[in-house]
This record gives sequence, structure tokens and C-alpha cells, in this order.
Amino acid sequence: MSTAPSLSDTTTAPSPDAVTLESDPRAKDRAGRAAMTELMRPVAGMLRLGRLLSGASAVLAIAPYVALVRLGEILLRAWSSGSAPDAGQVTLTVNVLIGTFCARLTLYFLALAITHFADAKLGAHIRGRIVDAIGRAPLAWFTSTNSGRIRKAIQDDTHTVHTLVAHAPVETTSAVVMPLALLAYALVIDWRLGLLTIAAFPLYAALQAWSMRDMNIKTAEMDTRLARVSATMVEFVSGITVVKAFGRVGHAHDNYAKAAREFSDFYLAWTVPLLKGSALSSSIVAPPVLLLINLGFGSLMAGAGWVSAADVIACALIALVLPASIEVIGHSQWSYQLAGASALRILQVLETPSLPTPPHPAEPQGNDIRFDHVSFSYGETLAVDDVSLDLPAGTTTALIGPSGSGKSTLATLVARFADPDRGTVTIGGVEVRKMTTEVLYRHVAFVLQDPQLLRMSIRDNIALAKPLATLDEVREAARAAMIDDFVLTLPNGYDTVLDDDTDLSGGQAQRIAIARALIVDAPILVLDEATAFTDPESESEIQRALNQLVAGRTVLVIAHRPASVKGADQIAVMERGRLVAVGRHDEIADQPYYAGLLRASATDGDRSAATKEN
Ligand SMILES: Nc1ncnc2c1ncn2[C@@H]1O[C@H](COP(=O)(O)OP(=O)(O)OP(=O)(O)O)[C@@H](O)[C@H]1O
Repeated sequence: MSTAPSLSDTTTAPSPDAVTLESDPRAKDRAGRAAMTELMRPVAGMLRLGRLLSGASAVLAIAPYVALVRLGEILLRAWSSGSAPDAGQVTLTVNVLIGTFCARLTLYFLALAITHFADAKLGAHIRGRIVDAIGRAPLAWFTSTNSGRIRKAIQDDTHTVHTLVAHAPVETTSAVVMPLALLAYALVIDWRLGLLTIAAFPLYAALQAWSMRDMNIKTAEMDTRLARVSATMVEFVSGITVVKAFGRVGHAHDNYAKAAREFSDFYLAWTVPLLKGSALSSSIVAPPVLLLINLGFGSLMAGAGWVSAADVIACALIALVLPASIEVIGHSQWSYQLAGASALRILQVLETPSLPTPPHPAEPQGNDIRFDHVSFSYGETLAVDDVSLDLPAGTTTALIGPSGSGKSTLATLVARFADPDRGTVTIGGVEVRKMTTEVLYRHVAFVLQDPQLLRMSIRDNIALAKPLATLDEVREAARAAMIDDFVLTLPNGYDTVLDDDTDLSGGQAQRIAIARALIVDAPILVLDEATAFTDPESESEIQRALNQLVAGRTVLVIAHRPASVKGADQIAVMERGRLVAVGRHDEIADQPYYAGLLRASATDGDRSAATKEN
């Protein structure tokens, strides 16, 4: 059998370094077992009780064999005395047999009921902790990779863990205790017959140990390789549009095919010898072999008068039961190993960094924004470098700069997608990290590159931050965002649920997002203009919607068009994370990046004018 990953090996929670674990199956196996212990702690007491009851039920498994031997004795006595068997003793033996059978079933049922209850409790507990953890995570953490991890943790991994909690403790305990109890009873019947029942096992165990060596490490490696296959598959499917458009299907498919081929090679190299060894060892404990050993030598012993025929039959039957228990132990160890990888993923999600909540929350005393020597890094990448900038209340600030210069990062720090590493972001004189989330999002609304519409009705999507909004309020916001007329053309109007079958253009989705920001009526708006103009047909409508949105608010807009920059109260130019110029249009017209932007737009203007003339 494989080395059993004992649940009690480690008692502390792991702090897995994902990279080390992926490259070291041994460390991953150890961390997986520790993760299981950590996750199961809330139901550890219930699982112990389940194991105890299952163990007691397993001990009662010897009852039929005791009854068999006892009946043998009664019959033998009757036969040797030439009288009828003692009916009273036979009835008593049968009654005891039925009684212990019922008790055994009851204990087993109770054990399973308790572990199933523990399973339901643990499932709810883990899901609750995941929801809690992601609720406290900085918004910047929700990349597509992390969202995939959350989905896998909630859907697949909790399922793997919970199946294990419901069944494995009861079945494994029974599979360990029952053969031990049976063996003990066989030794009580006669020590030589007892040894016969396990005569084939040393060879079986040696072969199994040889073929299952490194089983837990290989299982951890299998999980890593499978994850790699899934990742290349997801990569292939999610990028299929671009891949097809650029005629690179073969190349992208190659990555997936290579990962799948590598997995298949690894799996075959591992399992073929394993199965051969397993088949060989199983044949050693096959029923004919066991019967031959136990009945053969047993008959010789009975012939010598050492034991009775009933003793031999009882011990031979015991010998037949033992291999099945060993198989159950093997299967449940394998499940423990798989569950270890799942537990590890769940813990990694639970260890999501959270934004600290303020002990004494404060309300902003105005709607101006101030960045004071703010720096922020994504790991090694310094995205915002010592930026100081004032945005007076009721003004519009346009943020411009080359791609990757840190505009989105700086803007989202206002909405506390993350906290700066150094420096402070204040609204109305109060640091954003000193506000509760409710207060912050009452003051700051944002329309970002991805409209992030949810799988719910259009009405609920618009009323997301104001769930008690009336339909009139929702429609008013939608009218201001120039989307009301379109929604009314849909068969279900505002009750239309946005799912994969809803055909919204990018511009329509954007305007619903604008309506969502409008209904909050927040005095501060963070706006990424990038996608607002991806839909040329509705560009003017979106522009009008945006005009509604920005009126009278403090606006920070990540601008991409000189037209919207020119109208701003101030323009802030970013390059490589640093703020390199701030001023009105005429004040910074000589700034190289801004001047280049103006020249480019003038050339575009000339081109479109020339096109029109032609
Ligand atoms: N989630 C992230 N993880 C790691 N690095 C990131 C992440 N988001 C942005 N970066 C990096 O931080 C730097 C600033 O990125 P940011 O998106 O803020 O720039 P930007 O000026 O808004 O770019 P764009 O105009 O292309 O959206 C870039 O080097 C970018 O690669």
C-alpha cells in the first residue's frame, strides 16, 4: 500500500509558496496533508466521533464468525453424542447474531450520519470563509486567474474535500479495525489458523509497497500536470478569437496538445508498471489462493485433531475478507492525496490578502482628491512612482500618458482597488483607507474599461449600488445615460436578464454601466474613457451620457482623445509611473508627449477631412 498521508501528521497550516510547490511534488504532498488538517479542524471532533462509532461497528463484524464457530461446536457435540442439536443454544446463538448485526448497522449508520452532517457543516463553513476572504480582498486582486481559482475552489475543490469528509473517515476506520478484529478473533480460535489467514500477506504487502512507492508524490505531480493541461486549454479557448483572427490556431493548439501529450506520457509511464505490480500482488490474495492455503493446511490441522472443521471454515472465510479491506484503505488514501491538492487550493484562496478595515472610520469633509507622494508596485513592477496631485472639488482632471505609464493604477487607487505602498490618497481631507467601503463607494463611482455587467436583470444591474431604487429612479438614470429607449425595445424591458444570449453592443453595455454610476449620484467619478468609444455608432450618445455624468462632479478621467483632454480643468501627464507635467491645455502644450498627441490628432483630423473631400 502507499504511504498513508496521515491527517494528524502536521497540525499547523501551511503557507505554501505556489512556485516551490508546483516544482516539488514532495513538498506539495506535505503541504496538501497539512492543508487537509487545517481545513478539517472545525469538524475534527465530529469526525473523531464518526470514526469511533465506525470502529465499534467494525469490531462487531466478528459476530458471524463467532456464531459460525459456536454453531459448529453445538452441531459437533450433538453429532458425537448422537442426539439432536440443543435448540435453546441454537436459538440463542442466532438471536445474538441478529442482535449484533442490527447493532452493527445502527452504529455504522450513526457514524455515516455524523460524518455527513460534518460534511454539510464544513462545506458551508469553507464556502463562507471563501466568500468572506474575497469580500475583503482588494479589487485589484480580482484578475481573471484569481477569479478562475475562486471558481475552482468553490465548485470543484470543496466538492472533493466534502466527499472525503462524508465517507473516508467511516470507511477507512472500518477497513482498518475490521481486519484487525477478525485477525484477533482468528488468533483466539487457534494461533496457527490465525497466522494462516495472513500467510499470503507479507508477499502481497511487499509487492504493493514496491509498486505503490512514491504514490503520494506522483499524485501531487499528476495534479500539477493536470492543472497545466487545464491552463493551456483555458488559454486556448479564451484567446480563440484573436488566435483565429491571426491564423495561429495550429500554434495555440500545439501548446495544449504538448501539455496533454506530456501528461499522457507521464501517466502511462507511472500507471502501466503500477497496474502490472498491482495485478501481480492481487493475484497472491485471490480467493482461490487463500482458500487453498487456509482450507489445505486447515484440513491437515483438523485431521491432526488440533482444530475443528468449523474453526477452519471460519478462519478461511476471515482470510477472504481481509484483501477487500486493504483495497478500501488504498482507495481512501488515494482520495486523501487528491483532496490534499484541493485543500491546498482552498487555503490559497482563503489566504487572499485583505484590505485592512479602519478601527475608527471617518467621513470625507468635501469632494476634492489629493494624491500625496503616492507609490504603488505590482510585485517587482513599480506602476506609480511618487505621484503628488490635487484634484479640486467639481473639476475634471484628464490623465494622459503612454500605455503602461500607470494611469489606470493611479485612478483605481481612489476607489481603493488597492492601498498605496507609500504616500496617501485623501478625499475631502480624509485618507481613503480610513473610510468604510460603504462611505467610500457612496462618494466614488467608477466606469472602468470593462463594464462588468452581471448575470441579472438590467434593472438590477443599474440598481446594483442602490438595491432599493424604484423603477422610476432606474429609468431616470438610464434616460440620462441614453439607454432607456433601447431597453424598452427589448421584449422583457428592464427585466431582461443579461446572460450569454443577450446581444448587447459594447456601447450599450457601456451606457448601462454609466447608468449604474449615475444612480449612485456620487460626487466623485473615476472614468476610463478607453472603451467608451469602441462603438462608433453610439459614440455621440455615449458622449452625451458622459456629459450628464461628469456635470458638477470631481472627475478623474483616463483620457485617450485630445478632444476630451482639451476641455479638462487640468491635464496630468504620466510617464513610467511618474507625473511629468500638470496644467491646462495651453500651459502644457509644449510637453513632448502632449504635443505629440496633439500633432497625431491634427494629422488624423487632416486625413478625415481629406477623405471627406474626396
Ligand atoms: N494586475 C497587474 N499585475 C501586474 N502588473 C500590472 C497589473 N496591472 C498593471 N500592471 C503593470 O503596471 C504598469 C502600469 O499599468 P497601468 O495599467 O496602470 O498603465 P496604464 O497607463 O493605465 O496603461 P493602459 O493605457 O495601457 O491601460 C504596467 O507596467 C503594467 O504592466
